[in-house]
Amino acid sequence: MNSANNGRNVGVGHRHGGGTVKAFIQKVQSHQPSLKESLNGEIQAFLTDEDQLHTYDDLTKVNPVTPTTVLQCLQARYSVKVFYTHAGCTLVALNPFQPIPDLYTLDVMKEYHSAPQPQEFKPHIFIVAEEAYRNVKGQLEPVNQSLVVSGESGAGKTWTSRCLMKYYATVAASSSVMKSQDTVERIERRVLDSNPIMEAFGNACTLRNNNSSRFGKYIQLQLDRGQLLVGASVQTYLLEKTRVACQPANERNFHIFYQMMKGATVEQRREWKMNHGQRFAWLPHSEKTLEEDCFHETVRAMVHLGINADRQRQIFRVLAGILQLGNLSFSSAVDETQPCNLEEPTKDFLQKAAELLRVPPVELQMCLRVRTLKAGKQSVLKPCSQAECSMRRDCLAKVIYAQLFEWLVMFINNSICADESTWCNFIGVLDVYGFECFYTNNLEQLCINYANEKLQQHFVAHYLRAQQEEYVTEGLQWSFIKYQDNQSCLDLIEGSPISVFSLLNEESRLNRTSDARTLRLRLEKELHDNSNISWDKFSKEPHFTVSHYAGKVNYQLQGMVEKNKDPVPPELIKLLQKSEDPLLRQVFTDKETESPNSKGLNKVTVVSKFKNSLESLMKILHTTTPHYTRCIKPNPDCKPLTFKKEEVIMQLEACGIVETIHISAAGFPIRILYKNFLQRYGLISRHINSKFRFHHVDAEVDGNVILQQEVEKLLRAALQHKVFDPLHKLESEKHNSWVHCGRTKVFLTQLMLDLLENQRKKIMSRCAFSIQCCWWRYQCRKRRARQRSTILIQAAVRSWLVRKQVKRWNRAATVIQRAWRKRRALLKSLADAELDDAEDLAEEEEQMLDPVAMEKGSVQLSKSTKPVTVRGWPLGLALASAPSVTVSMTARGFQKIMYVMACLNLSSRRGEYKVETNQYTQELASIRAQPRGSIKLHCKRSPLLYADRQPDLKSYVTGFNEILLEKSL
Ligand SMILES: Nc1ncnc2c1ncn2[C@@H]1O[C@H](COP(=O)(O)OP(=O)(O)OP(=O)(O)O)[C@@H](O)[C@H]1O
Repeated sequence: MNSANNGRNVGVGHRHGGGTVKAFIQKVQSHQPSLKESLNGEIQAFLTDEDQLHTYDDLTKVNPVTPTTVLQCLQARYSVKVFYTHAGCTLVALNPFQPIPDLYTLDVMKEYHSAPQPQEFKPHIFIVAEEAYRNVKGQLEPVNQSLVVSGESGAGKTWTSRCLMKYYATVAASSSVMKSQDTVERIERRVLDSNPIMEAFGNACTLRNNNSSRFGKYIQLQLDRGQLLVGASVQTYLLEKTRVACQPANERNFHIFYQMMKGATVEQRREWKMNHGQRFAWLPHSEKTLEEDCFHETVRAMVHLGINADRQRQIFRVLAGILQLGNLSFSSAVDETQPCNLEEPTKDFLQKAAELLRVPPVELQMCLRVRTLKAGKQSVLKPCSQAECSMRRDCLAKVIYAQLFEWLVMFINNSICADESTWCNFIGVLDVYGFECFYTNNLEQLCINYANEKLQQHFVAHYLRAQQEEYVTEGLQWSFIKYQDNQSCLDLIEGSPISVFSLLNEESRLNRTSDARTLRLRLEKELHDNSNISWDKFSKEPHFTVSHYAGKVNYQLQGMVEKNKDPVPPELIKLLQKSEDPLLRQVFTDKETESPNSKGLNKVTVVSKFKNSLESLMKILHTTTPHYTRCIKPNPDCKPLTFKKEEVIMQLEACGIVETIHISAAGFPIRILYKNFLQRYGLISRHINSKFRFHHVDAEVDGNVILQQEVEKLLRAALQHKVFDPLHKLESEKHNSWVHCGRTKVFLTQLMLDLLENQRKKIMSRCAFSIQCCWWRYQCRKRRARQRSTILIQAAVRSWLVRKQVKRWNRAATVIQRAWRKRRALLKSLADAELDDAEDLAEEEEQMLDPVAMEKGSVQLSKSTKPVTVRGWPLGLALASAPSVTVSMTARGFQKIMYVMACLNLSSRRGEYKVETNQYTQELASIRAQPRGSIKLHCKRSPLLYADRQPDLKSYVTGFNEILLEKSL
């Protein structure tokens, strides 16, 4: 908020508290920055559920109501194509900048109209309309209603006003069909048809809006006893008539001129002396095509309103005359005594203009170039300078257009206004310019911003009333006893005896050549006491700065007095009064001709006229029930569904939403339902006061009374244990200013919320610390127990493994022993048997031995007797004799065993080995003879890993190999 607001004196009070509360309020305000800080993060999440922001139908439900949260909520809604949101007693309407299907249809109107509780429906402009309509029906004082639609240019005011009018034209007529269908339909139609006419004449394409209303309007829809629409009346404010003769860069003139240019028939063109392709100086950007350029619609509306063909022709002729005037240009005079001449190429335009305006061309030329000065009863003619001539030309065009517009409004009023006896109530729709702050601002902006200040004051008063009503509903004993709003700013602008307006009027009325610098000095001298005005001492341009509720605006003083005078040379009025055109004659007949020399404090100036009309408007507003609709333009480029935060926040400030937020902050900006409050802060009472026990209460079961008691106890506990620092120390009675318990909600100031949050935070950290300690203790215990268990398990497993191993060894040893013993016994017996047999045989054979062979010393069996085949050798023998060289010396381990087994002629079970021996197959001569030759052992490589390893008890041969080995052994 700007310094205007900072400087504003906010005085609110407690009904029982007295003046000390002021300090508290200042405290609240001084806490505003900390409010934002403290509301970040978790508390923000508690107060506002961001994911649910778009579901908030009312901005006052956003908790806390700060510009940021309000903005977030609006953005969230806009992104899901929800364009209307309540803001307490105000409706915020975001412009979608694209037609939204099914949003304004007849069915929707009927739905809202027939709903028992339209407020329960989604926010819509039709809710506002219906509420106002029901107020009239209910005849609750004040019965008459005012719908104030505000917002900046392009925000959607005209659109909204049209919607409202269509709504009433539909619902206020629907039940009256039986009565007098023709009449009613006609009046509705006429009321609606007034829009295209006024828009054609009063709207223009500007940089900010293609269909910008260049005037303010207040339309009263008149309702009869049965609340049926029987008529309407229009009051207009501050038409921007300068646009006729001077269009800002890249902007256009009023729509009607372009409509004529584009929609005229050949005949009309001839009549209007408007050749095809003719260029008019006052019609820039005529190549641009807008949907507003619909001449036929304007003509149709004129017909419906009763503007007959003749009148239409007159109107368009006059407008064509104005366009011709625009093409006139003057050359500078040779000497000052001579009037300026018209530039040659433009002489034709003067002729055409005179013909169209039905005035003598010579007189027209004279009026434009020569000034008549009154000196007593004598008149003196004074040639005008080139600039003066142009100014007079422009002035003529402006006065004609302004009068024509006024006449049209009057005609419309005559056409749609019901007889006073037929209507008893009205619903007024006010569509005014929004707050304006441009790079250069002059009298127009001063008037517009003054009107906005007036409306803001009215709004604030109304808003405070609404706030107070909520407090009353909630049973709060608290009131805004005094809220000094923007009165000081209004005093600065319009106050008496000294104000900006009064000084401007004085300058204008005294008719002295006013100099902008002198005026600035005068303003400074007279108004330096008012904190709402300031000056930039170093600025070259004479200006003054006003701190409006919506921001600071610099107003240039150059040309302001002249604009305020808005002088119309009397010669021009007289000329027009003499016109043969019935319309012009009629329009100017009653117009007073003021002499520029005339003095007088009652001389009508722009600001005096505007102030008067605004005052009568305010009087009407004060006697009606107001309904505010704030239109917001979400982006400056009029792009569909584009939301620019900076743009919107500025408008929220300008339309006073932020101001109302500040007002709320002066009261109890935070409102929390009891149940939610206890859920969040219940721990305070549990921890601060151990005697106090918070019992969870179900709101549905026990109701708000019990909840309230719980909350009160909790608050008492919180406040008792608050350690105040000396600066913030407040007595207990002042805590009433911090918090109030309503019927369903707790109302909190920011200070109280901070206090509660701090306490909650402290308790939460204590709790967190305790939880951490417990957790660590528990973790340590658990770790230790786990270690013990691990050791135990490890020991048990190890012993089990050892036992298992030992058992296996024992078993294996037993098997081996048994097998070994068995085999040894077998072999022994075999060997013994063989030895016995052999000895017997030897003895027999010895006798039969060949002496030759004996000599040779070789064992040779007799040819007649079959040699004995030794199938196996006793193991001892085998080991000791036959393969002694190879087996005992070279073979080891498994290999050795295999040799042994081969010697023993034990068959290979799986063909792991094959023995090739030159002795075995030979027939032995004698068992005692040493086996000759060598034994070749061919081992097949086993596919089994370690199959060639001797079973080694130290090594871990397991599984199948183990079994194999065991068996082999
Ligand atoms: N509810 C809406 N739905 C769709 N389009 C809209 C709506 N409201 C406004 N618009 C669009 O925005 C444009 C500007 O709106 P409008 O002319 O009503 O603005 P304004 O506030 O009256 O501006 P000004 O003060 O310049 O007259 C309209 O021409 C229309 O296209």
